[in-house]
Amino acid sequence: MIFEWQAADRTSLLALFILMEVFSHWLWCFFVWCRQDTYGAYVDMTLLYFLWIGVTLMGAFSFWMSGRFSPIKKDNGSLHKWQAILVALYSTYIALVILVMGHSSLVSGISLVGGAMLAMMLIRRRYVWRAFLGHAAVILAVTLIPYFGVALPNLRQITITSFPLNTNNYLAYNEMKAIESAISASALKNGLLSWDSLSQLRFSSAFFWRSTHIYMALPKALFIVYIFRALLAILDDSKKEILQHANQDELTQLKSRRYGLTQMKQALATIKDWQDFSVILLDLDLFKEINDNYGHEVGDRVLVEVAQTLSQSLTDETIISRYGGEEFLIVLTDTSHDSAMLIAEQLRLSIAKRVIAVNDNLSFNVTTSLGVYTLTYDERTCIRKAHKKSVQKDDESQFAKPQTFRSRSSKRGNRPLSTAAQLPHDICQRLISMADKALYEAKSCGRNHVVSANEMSAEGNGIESLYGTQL
Ligand SMILES: Nc1nc2c(ncn2[C@@H]2O[C@H](COP(=O)(O)OP(=O)(O)OP(=O)(O)O)[C@@H](O)[C@H]2O)c(=O)[nH]1
Repeated sequence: MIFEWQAADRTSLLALFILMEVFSHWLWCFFVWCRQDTYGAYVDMTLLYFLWIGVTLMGAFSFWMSGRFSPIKKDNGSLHKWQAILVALYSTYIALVILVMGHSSLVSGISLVGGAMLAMMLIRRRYVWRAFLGHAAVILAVTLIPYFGVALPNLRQITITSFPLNTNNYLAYNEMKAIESAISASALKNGLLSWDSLSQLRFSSAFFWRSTHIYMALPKALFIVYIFRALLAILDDSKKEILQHANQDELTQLKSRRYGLTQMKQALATIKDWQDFSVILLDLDLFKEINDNYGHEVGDRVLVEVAQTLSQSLTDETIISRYGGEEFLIVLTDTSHDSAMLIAEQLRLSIAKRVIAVNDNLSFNVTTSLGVYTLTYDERTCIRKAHKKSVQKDDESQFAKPQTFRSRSSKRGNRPLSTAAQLPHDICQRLISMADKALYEAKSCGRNHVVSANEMSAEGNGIESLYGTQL
């Protein structure tokens, strides 16, 4: 399955994630409210009610949002507006929750990085990037503002903590203030401090808030990583499928024209000096008549059967692609001209012999015409020399021009040279064009023939050499 959710579907999914997170906050508020007798000592209950109302409103809004995107799938302007609102609102909400619940580095880090990662995968990255920066700025502000004497609302009600301070125990500004007040209150009231009561309070409070932060952060982190992994797996599968679509011809299951040419280029780039390189262009004879007489479906069936014959007759190293409608390109790396002619003749016979049985009453044979061209080492040397000369000539004429008219792309570094170094970049097209000329000749002399472009060229029989002149 290709990953083709529309932007609206992905935004709905993000709204759903937000809804789930907000619901977990709602449950926390509910839990603390139910156990206020125990936790009332560590939580500012008045602020909790405000937080609870805010969480409920955000939950209702995300619920409404998750269903809102489907109807506006087609309206891009509206979709972008709502995406931006969702991201802005969520960032503000999370920043406020972190501020009010006490900003643990665990919660802040996971909200900041995990949320942004997930959102970037699901919706437009521009909004998320801005929200991420805004979010980071708010967290920075929340952390620093209390040091400038501004009191920010905080749910954490820490009445007292251990003394001397445990160095592993990070204390926020508010907590430091709470300790100071507690110490002075206790000192004023009792005249002395009890270490036991201090430790007890510290442990119970710290445990409650640590648990709260773990509850807020870890499930979210696991969930985000899991979804991220699932999305990456979907993307990998989609990529494979897209590549398969691009590289494979759907009807015949052979390589597509584009992929066949790419592989031909690569094969040519790695060819050894002593190896010959042959191409065969094969075309079905009078294929139009098959379509006209028996219909397109039968025509398709013929193409599939011819493709099967090719695959069965040739080795795995041979590059076989569907070059056009009823035309196939066969690239035989490291194959001499004689062998290529022999292979072409065998293919012609195999296809001609294959009976295409459409049904009990209809069966027939098809024939093919083939053009063969072999690029030998000698020819490659000539092509390289001729190409080098032409490049030098071009360079000289470029240098002869005034400097101001010389374009950047005419510099030697940008010249389109093939990977096979010194072969012209359109060498594959030239080889195919030679084979095509031989194929045309095969059609002209009555079809169901194999013709060699090399022989035609050697005889000076109507075609020029590969490089435009007789070699
Ligand atoms: N069924 C089917 N027909 C196709 C496909 N692709 C191309 N064709 C048909 O192939 C036919 C090619 O016809 P022509 O180019 O006239 O060639 P021809 O009839 O084979 O004649 P010659 O090549 O001269 O022997 C056209 O009728 C196209 O419609 C395909 O995928 N399926």
